[in-house]
Amino acid sequence: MTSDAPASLEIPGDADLPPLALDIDGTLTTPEHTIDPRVFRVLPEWPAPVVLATGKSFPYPIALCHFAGVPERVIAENGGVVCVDERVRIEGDAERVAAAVDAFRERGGELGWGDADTVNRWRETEVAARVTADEALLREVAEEFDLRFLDTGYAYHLTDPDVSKGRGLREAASILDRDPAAFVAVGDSMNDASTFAVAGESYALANADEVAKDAADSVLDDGFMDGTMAVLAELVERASG
Ligand SMILES: O=C(O)COP(=O)(O)O
Ligand SMILES: [Mg+2]
Repeated sequence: MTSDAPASLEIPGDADLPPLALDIDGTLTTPEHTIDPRVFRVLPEWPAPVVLATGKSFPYPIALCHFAGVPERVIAENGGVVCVDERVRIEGDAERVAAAVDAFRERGGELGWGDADTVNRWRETEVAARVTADEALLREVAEEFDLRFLDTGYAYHLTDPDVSKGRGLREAASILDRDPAAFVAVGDSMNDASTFAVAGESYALANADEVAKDAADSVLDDGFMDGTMAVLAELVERASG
C-alpha cells in the first residue's frame, strides 16, 4: 500500500470501522523510540476497540491508554498478560523463566538494564534483555529451559512458548465479544507474527523484520507511525466509500 502519511484522520460519524490490534514499539513510535504525537489524537477518535499488543511489561501499555484517554485494552509481555475492560489474565511459567535467567547470570550473562531495571521490574511472566546482552548465551538457556527466544529489534525476550500476542488477541477479542478475524493488525517484529495470524487483515511496516513481513498480508511502504496512519486512513476511506 502506498500512501502519503496523513497528519490526522477525518472519521465520519457513521463509519463502520474495524477493531485494531496495534503493536507499540516500531508501530506507534518514531524512529527515535518516542510515541508519535498523532497516537494521542487517533486512539481516542477510533470508534471501534483498539487493543495495544506489546512485548513491554504491563504498566507501559496501561500508562499509554491512561495518558491517551482510551479504555485499558492491552496485551503485554508478548501475550503473558492480557487486560481488557477490567479483566486480567496472567499466564506463562514465570518460574521457568526466572530459572533460565539465573542460569544466564551464573554463566556470566547480564540483562543490561542497570540497577533499577525498570524494563523487568514489573514483569509478571517473561524477561527482557538489552540487545547488547550475550545473544548466544540467551539462546542457549532458552533452549535448555524450553523457552521462546524473541528478538524484536528493541530487546531480546525469554518467553513461555505457550503464550503469544496472537493468543492474547483471541482472548481480548472474546472479552470484547468480537470475532478475532475482524481485527486489523499492524506491527513490525517477529513478536507480531502470531497477531498477524489471528487478525483478519495484517500489515507489516516498512521498518519491520523479515519474520513480520513474511507473516503479514501486506508490507507497507511507510515505516513507524507514518505506515500505521496510512493503514488507518485507508480503512477510513474504505468505510466511507
Ligand atoms: O518490548 C519489545 O521488545 C518491543 O515492544 P513492542 O512489542 O511494543 O514492539
Ligand atoms: Mg514492535
